[in-house]
Amino acid sequence: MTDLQRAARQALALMDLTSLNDDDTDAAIEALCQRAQTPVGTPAAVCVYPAFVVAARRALTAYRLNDIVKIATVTNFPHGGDDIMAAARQTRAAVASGADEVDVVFPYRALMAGNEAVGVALVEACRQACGSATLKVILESGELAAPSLIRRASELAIEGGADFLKTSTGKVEVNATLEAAEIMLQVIRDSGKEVGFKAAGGVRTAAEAQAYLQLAERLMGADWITPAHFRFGASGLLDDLLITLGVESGSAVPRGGY
Ligand SMILES: O=C[C@H](O)COP(=O)(O)O
Repeated sequence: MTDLQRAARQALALMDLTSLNDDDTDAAIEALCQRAQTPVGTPAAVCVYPAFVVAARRALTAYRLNDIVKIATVTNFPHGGDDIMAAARQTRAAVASGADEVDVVFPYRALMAGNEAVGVALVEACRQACGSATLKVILESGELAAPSLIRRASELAIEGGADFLKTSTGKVEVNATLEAAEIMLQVIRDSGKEVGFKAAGGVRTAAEAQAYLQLAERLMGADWITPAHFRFGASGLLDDLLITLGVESGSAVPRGGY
Protein backbone atom coordinates (compact mmCIF):
# COMPACT_ATOMS: atom_id res chain seq x y z
CA MET A 1 0.00 0.00 0.00
CA THR A 2 1.42 3.42 -0.95
CA ASP A 3 1.44 6.43 1.39
CA LEU A 4 -1.37 7.93 -0.67
CA GLN A 5 -3.44 4.77 -0.34
CA ARG A 6 -2.86 4.76 3.43
CA ALA A 7 -4.04 8.38 3.53
CA ALA A 8 -7.07 7.53 1.41
CA ARG A 9 -8.05 4.71 3.71
CA GLN A 10 -7.61 6.94 6.76
CA ALA A 11 -9.56 9.79 5.15
CA LEU A 12 -12.51 7.49 4.44
CA ALA A 13 -12.81 6.55 8.09
CA LEU A 14 -12.63 10.24 9.04
CA MET A 15 -15.22 11.45 6.54
CA ASP A 16 -18.59 13.06 7.17
CA LEU A 17 -20.09 11.92 3.85
CA THR A 18 -22.14 14.97 2.98
CA SER A 19 -25.19 15.88 0.93
CA LEU A 20 -26.37 19.45 1.54
CA ASN A 21 -28.13 20.22 -1.71
CA ASP A 22 -31.23 22.37 -2.13
CA ASP A 23 -32.79 19.59 -4.21
CA ASP A 24 -32.04 16.77 -1.77
CA THR A 25 -34.80 14.16 -1.36
CA ASP A 26 -35.34 11.14 0.89
CA ALA A 27 -34.25 8.99 -2.04
CA ALA A 28 -31.05 10.98 -2.46
CA ILE A 29 -30.26 10.62 1.25
CA GLU A 30 -30.98 6.89 1.11
CA ALA A 31 -28.54 6.65 -1.80
CA LEU A 32 -25.97 8.63 0.20
CA CYS A 33 -26.30 6.17 3.07
CA GLN A 34 -25.96 3.25 0.69
CA ARG A 35 -22.70 4.79 -0.58
CA ALA A 36 -21.46 4.68 3.02
CA GLN A 37 -21.08 0.91 2.60
CA THR A 38 -17.78 0.46 0.79
CA PRO A 39 -15.51 -2.59 0.48
CA VAL A 40 -12.78 -0.58 2.24
CA GLY A 41 -14.70 0.72 5.24
CA THR A 42 -17.32 3.24 6.23
CA PRO A 43 -17.26 7.00 6.89
CA ALA A 44 -17.51 8.35 10.43
CA ALA A 45 -20.83 10.04 9.66
CA VAL A 46 -23.23 11.20 7.02
CA CYS A 47 -24.04 14.93 7.05
CA VAL A 48 -27.48 15.98 5.81
CA TYR A 49 -29.96 18.83 6.28
CA PRO A 50 -32.15 18.57 9.40
CA ALA A 51 -35.18 17.66 7.28
CA PHE A 52 -33.41 14.44 6.26
CA VAL A 53 -32.09 13.20 9.61
CA VAL A 54 -35.01 10.76 9.99
CA ALA A 55 -34.52 9.45 6.44
CA ALA A 56 -30.82 8.98 7.13
CA ARG A 57 -31.55 7.11 10.36
CA ARG A 58 -34.01 4.86 8.53
CA ALA A 59 -31.53 4.13 5.75
CA LEU A 60 -28.52 3.52 8.03
CA THR A 61 -30.66 1.15 10.08
CA ALA A 62 -31.72 -0.72 6.93
CA TYR A 63 -28.07 -1.03 5.90
CA ARG A 64 -27.08 -2.12 9.44
CA LEU A 65 -24.82 0.89 9.74
CA ASN A 66 -26.77 2.54 12.53
CA ASP A 67 -24.21 1.75 15.21
CA ILE A 68 -21.22 2.49 12.96
CA VAL A 69 -22.05 5.69 11.06
CA LYS A 70 -23.19 8.81 12.92
CA ILE A 71 -25.70 11.34 11.61
CA ALA A 72 -24.56 14.96 11.46
CA THR A 73 -26.67 17.92 10.43
CA VAL A 74 -26.31 21.68 10.11
CA THR A 75 -27.92 24.66 11.83
CA ASN A 76 -27.72 28.43 11.43
CA PHE A 77 -26.67 27.29 7.97
CA PRO A 78 -25.32 28.50 5.65
CA HIS A 79 -25.37 32.23 6.50
CA GLY A 80 -24.29 32.25 10.13
CA GLY A 81 -26.77 34.82 11.39
CA ASP A 82 -26.61 36.26 14.91
CA ASP A 83 -30.06 35.11 16.08
CA ILE A 84 -29.01 33.10 19.12
CA MET A 85 -32.45 31.75 19.98
CA ALA A 86 -33.13 30.67 16.39
CA ALA A 87 -29.80 28.80 16.23
CA ALA A 88 -30.51 27.12 19.59
CA ARG A 89 -34.04 26.16 18.55
CA GLN A 90 -32.79 24.65 15.28
CA THR A 91 -30.08 22.76 17.17
CA ARG A 92 -32.49 21.41 19.78
CA ALA A 93 -34.92 20.31 17.07
CA ALA A 94 -32.16 18.61 15.09
CA VAL A 95 -31.05 16.59 18.11
CA ALA A 96 -34.67 15.75 18.94
CA SER A 97 -35.07 14.35 15.40
CA GLY A 98 -32.12 12.02 16.02
CA ALA A 99 -28.96 13.85 14.97
CA ASP A 100 -25.82 12.64 16.75
CA GLU A 101 -23.81 15.72 15.72
CA VAL A 102 -24.70 19.31 14.88
CA ASP A 103 -22.55 21.61 12.75
CA VAL A 104 -23.64 25.18 13.61
CA VAL A 105 -22.39 28.19 11.66
CA PHE A 106 -20.61 30.75 13.84
CA PRO A 107 -21.94 34.34 13.44
CA TYR A 108 -18.81 35.24 11.56
CA ARG A 109 -20.13 38.49 10.06
CA ALA A 110 -20.86 39.79 13.55
CA LEU A 111 -17.26 39.06 14.51
CA MET A 112 -16.05 40.82 11.36
CA ALA A 113 -18.11 43.83 12.52
CA GLY A 114 -16.39 43.75 15.92
CA ASN A 115 -18.98 41.86 17.96
CA GLU A 116 -17.25 38.98 19.77
CA ALA A 117 -19.89 38.40 22.46
CA VAL A 118 -22.66 37.14 20.18
CA GLY A 119 -20.43 34.36 18.88
CA VAL A 120 -19.65 32.99 22.31
CA ALA A 121 -23.29 33.32 23.39
CA LEU A 122 -24.57 31.54 20.28
CA VAL A 123 -22.13 28.66 20.70
CA GLU A 124 -22.97 28.39 24.42
CA ALA A 125 -26.71 28.29 23.63
CA CYS A 126 -26.18 25.61 20.97
CA ARG A 127 -23.93 23.70 23.34
CA GLN A 128 -26.79 23.56 25.86
CA ALA A 129 -29.30 22.71 23.12
CA CYS A 130 -27.06 19.85 21.97
CA GLY A 131 -27.04 17.99 25.26
CA SER A 132 -24.82 14.93 24.75
CA ALA A 133 -24.69 15.37 20.95
CA THR A 134 -21.43 16.57 19.39
CA LEU A 135 -21.26 20.28 18.51
CA LYS A 136 -19.07 21.32 15.59
CA VAL A 137 -18.76 25.07 14.96
CA ILE A 138 -18.35 26.24 11.35
CA LEU A 139 -16.15 29.37 11.36
CA GLU A 140 -16.45 30.10 7.61
CA SER A 141 -12.72 30.75 7.53
CA GLY A 142 -12.77 31.75 3.85
CA GLU A 143 -15.02 34.72 4.65
CA LEU A 144 -13.14 35.68 7.82
CA ALA A 145 -10.01 35.56 5.63
CA ALA A 146 -7.64 37.41 8.03
CA PRO A 147 -5.54 35.03 10.14
CA SER A 148 -6.27 37.15 13.21
CA LEU A 149 -10.03 36.75 12.70
CA ILE A 150 -9.74 32.99 12.07
CA ARG A 151 -7.68 32.68 15.23
CA ARG A 152 -10.14 34.80 17.26
CA ALA A 153 -13.18 32.93 15.95
CA SER A 154 -11.47 29.66 16.90
CA GLU A 155 -10.80 30.93 20.42
CA LEU A 156 -14.37 32.20 20.86
CA ALA A 157 -15.92 28.96 19.58
CA ILE A 158 -13.81 26.93 22.00
CA GLU A 159 -14.74 29.34 24.81
CA GLY A 160 -18.41 28.73 23.96
CA GLY A 161 -18.00 24.96 24.24
CA ALA A 162 -17.33 23.67 20.69
CA ASP A 163 -16.39 20.00 20.40
CA PHE A 164 -14.97 20.60 16.90
CA LEU A 165 -13.87 23.59 14.83
CA LYS A 166 -14.95 23.26 11.19
CA THR A 167 -13.54 25.40 8.42
CA SER A 168 -16.45 26.02 6.08
CA THR A 169 -20.01 25.53 4.92
CA GLY A 170 -18.91 24.65 1.41
CA LYS A 171 -21.35 27.33 0.21
CA VAL A 172 -18.99 30.30 -0.19
CA GLU A 173 -16.21 31.12 -2.65
CA VAL A 174 -13.26 30.14 -0.44
CA ASN A 175 -13.77 27.08 1.71
CA ALA A 176 -11.23 24.77 3.37
CA THR A 177 -7.58 25.86 3.05
CA LEU A 178 -4.42 24.51 4.61
CA GLU A 179 -3.58 27.99 5.88
CA ALA A 180 -6.85 28.26 7.82
CA ALA A 181 -6.49 24.67 9.00
CA GLU A 182 -3.05 25.43 10.44
CA ILE A 183 -4.35 28.40 12.41
CA MET A 184 -7.33 26.45 13.76
CA LEU A 185 -5.21 23.45 14.71
CA GLN A 186 -2.71 25.71 16.48
CA VAL A 187 -5.52 27.26 18.55
CA ILE A 188 -6.86 23.79 19.37
CA ARG A 189 -3.39 22.61 20.40
CA ASP A 190 -2.70 25.70 22.49
CA SER A 191 -6.12 25.52 24.18
CA GLY A 192 -5.17 22.24 25.86
CA LYS A 193 -8.82 21.22 25.46
CA GLU A 194 -10.40 18.15 23.82
CA VAL A 195 -11.48 19.90 20.62
CA GLY A 196 -11.48 18.37 17.15
CA PHE A 197 -10.96 19.77 13.66
CA LYS A 198 -13.05 19.33 10.50
CA ALA A 199 -11.84 20.35 7.07
CA ALA A 200 -14.90 20.98 4.90
CA GLY A 201 -15.63 22.50 1.54
CA GLY A 202 -13.79 21.72 -1.66
CA VAL A 203 -11.77 18.70 -0.49
CA ARG A 204 -12.04 16.51 -3.60
CA THR A 205 -8.98 14.26 -3.88
CA ALA A 206 -6.98 11.79 -1.84
CA ALA A 207 -3.91 14.00 -2.32
CA GLU A 208 -5.75 17.01 -0.86
CA ALA A 209 -6.91 14.92 2.08
CA GLN A 210 -3.37 13.64 2.58
CA ALA A 211 -2.09 17.22 2.87
CA TYR A 212 -4.53 17.95 5.70
CA LEU A 213 -3.59 14.71 7.44
CA GLN A 214 0.11 15.54 7.17
CA LEU A 215 -0.56 19.00 8.62
CA ALA A 216 -2.54 17.53 11.52
CA GLU A 217 0.20 14.98 12.20
CA ARG A 218 2.85 17.71 12.22
CA LEU A 219 0.90 19.85 14.68
CA MET A 220 -0.99 17.33 16.80
CA GLY A 221 0.79 14.02 16.39
CA ALA A 222 -0.36 10.89 14.55
CA ASP A 223 -2.22 9.42 17.54
CA TRP A 224 -4.50 12.46 17.68
CA ILE A 225 -5.93 11.75 14.24
CA THR A 226 -9.03 9.70 15.00
CA PRO A 227 -12.72 10.28 14.17
CA ALA A 228 -13.11 11.73 17.67
CA HIS A 229 -10.70 14.53 16.73
CA PHE A 230 -10.53 14.86 12.93
CA ARG A 231 -13.12 14.86 10.16
CA PHE A 232 -13.42 15.70 6.49
CA GLY A 233 -16.76 17.21 5.50
CA ALA A 234 -17.07 16.26 1.86
CA SER A 235 -19.65 15.55 -0.80
CA GLY A 236 -17.17 14.90 -3.60
CA LEU A 237 -14.20 13.12 -2.02
CA LEU A 238 -15.38 9.52 -1.76
CA ASP A 239 -14.98 8.65 -5.44
CA ASP A 240 -11.31 9.63 -5.56
CA LEU A 241 -10.60 7.77 -2.33
CA LEU A 242 -12.13 4.60 -3.79
CA ILE A 243 -10.25 5.01 -7.07
CA THR A 244 -7.01 5.51 -5.13
CA LEU A 245 -7.75 2.31 -3.24
CA GLY A 246 -8.49 0.44 -6.46
CA VAL A 247 -12.18 0.05 -5.73
CA GLU A 248 -14.63 0.44 -8.58
CA SER A 249 -16.98 3.31 -7.72
CA GLY A 250 -20.45 2.07 -7.00
CA SER A 251 -19.18 -1.35 -5.92
CA ALA A 252 -21.04 -1.02 -2.66
CA VAL A 253 -21.48 -4.00 -0.41
CA PRO A 254 -24.82 -5.75 -1.15
CA ARG A 255 -27.82 -4.39 0.82
CA GLY A 256 -27.98 -5.63 4.37
CA GLY A 257 -24.57 -4.62 5.54
CA TYR A 258 -21.29 -6.49 5.36
O1 LIG B 1 -19.33 19.77 5.23
C1 LIG B 1 -20.00 20.44 4.48
C2 LIG B 1 -19.58 20.92 3.18
O2 LIG B 1 -20.71 21.38 2.52
C3 LIG B 1 -18.90 19.91 2.25
O3 LIG B 1 -18.40 20.67 1.17
P1 LIG B 1 -18.23 20.04 -0.30
O4 LIG B 1 -19.63 19.81 -0.82
O5 LIG B 1 -17.46 21.09 -1.09
O6 LIG B 1 -17.47 18.73 -0.15
